[in-house]
Amino acid sequence: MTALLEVEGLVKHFVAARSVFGRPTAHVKAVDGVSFTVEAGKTLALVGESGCGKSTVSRLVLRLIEADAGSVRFEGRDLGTLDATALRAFRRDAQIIFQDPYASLNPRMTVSQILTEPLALHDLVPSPRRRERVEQLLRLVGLEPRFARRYPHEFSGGQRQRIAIARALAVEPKLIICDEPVSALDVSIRSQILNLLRDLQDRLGLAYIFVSHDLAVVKHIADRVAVMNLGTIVETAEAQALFAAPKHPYSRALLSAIPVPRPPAKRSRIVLEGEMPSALNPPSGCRFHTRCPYAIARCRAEVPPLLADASGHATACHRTAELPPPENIVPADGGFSPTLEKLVAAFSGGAEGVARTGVDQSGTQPAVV
Ligand SMILES: Nc1ncnc2c1ncn2[C@@H]1O[C@H](COP(=O)(O)OP(=O)(O)OP(=O)(O)O)[C@@H](O)[C@H]1O
Repeated sequence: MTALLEVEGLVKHFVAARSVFGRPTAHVKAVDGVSFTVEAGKTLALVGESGCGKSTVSRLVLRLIEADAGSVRFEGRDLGTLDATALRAFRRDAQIIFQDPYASLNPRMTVSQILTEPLALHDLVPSPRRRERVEQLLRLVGLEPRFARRYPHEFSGGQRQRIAIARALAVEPKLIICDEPVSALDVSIRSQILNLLRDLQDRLGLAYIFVSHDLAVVKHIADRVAVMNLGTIVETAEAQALFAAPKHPYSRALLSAIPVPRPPAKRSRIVLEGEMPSALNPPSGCRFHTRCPYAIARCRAEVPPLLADASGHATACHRTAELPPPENIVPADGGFSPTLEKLVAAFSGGAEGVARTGVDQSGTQPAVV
């Protein structure tokens, strides 16, 4: 069966500087050969630090910007070959919601106008029935229909994100790109919005690309995860497999930074040394080598290919096979991974033994650095 979305070898380099004659002299390698698929009704999380290229991938997928190379296929059709009519239909099928709903909602429009606009634009619902559809949409995202007459500033951040979600849903999309949708919200509101997104996915069969710098958030929503570093995917796997046993040293470091309220074991935080390199001048070979505790000469010289095992767990690391087990990283279900169980058993003091590896001793929070 064809995946809903197939992204193959996407490349986008932005011009960062020009000579006095206008010739490009420096490029930001924002996205440098990214491939992934998204199945209908499923969530792919794109995770990585700020500047790794997540938002650029989102914009490329929606064809808001043009790629330098690579292809994006939606329901089997190459978006690069679509004429204006087909592209318009695609714009209905694929929507985006942003981190800051206030910035993405027109402050001079009422909620009713905000939600009616896409219905009119795509000629979806006859005028007399639009009010009813607006009320349906508001109920769908957990807001009262009477809110339709209000303006965005009259709502809290969480409510505004619900309005942004309702606007995306108005055109009955198949795919929604959620670009850091809960990062600007209070922690107490985040899980409500994540639950809403999950509920809508179940009810409407939506697929999501969930963009986030935060693996802790992703854990609650992703079916599959792709970890990005400096414009490339360094690891991709089913979410459960990645959280239980991350293979790439960068994924391990990101995962170890998730605070756990009641960790079942003393846990370590893998601290990445040094500055994050710039996408303007990424390191040679493996782009993570300057911060990787396991880097060897080969890592500085050769770009590691993204190689998948039989289960589809793919890693771009020369040393995958030799790395130590993903020690005391707490997996998604809050229990121990089999590897960790072995590790704990190897120490006579159980959890205490793991702490002897010279890591955070408090057992409650990652080590503060
Ligand atoms: N229009 C542009 N012109 C030049 N450089 C750009 C442009 N858009 C993005 N970049 C650069 O491309 C790189 C990737 O940016 P991008 O916004 O995709 O990353 P990100 O992972 O989404 O980060 P953030 O979470 O901070 O948005 C960064 O170095 C950024 O400065």
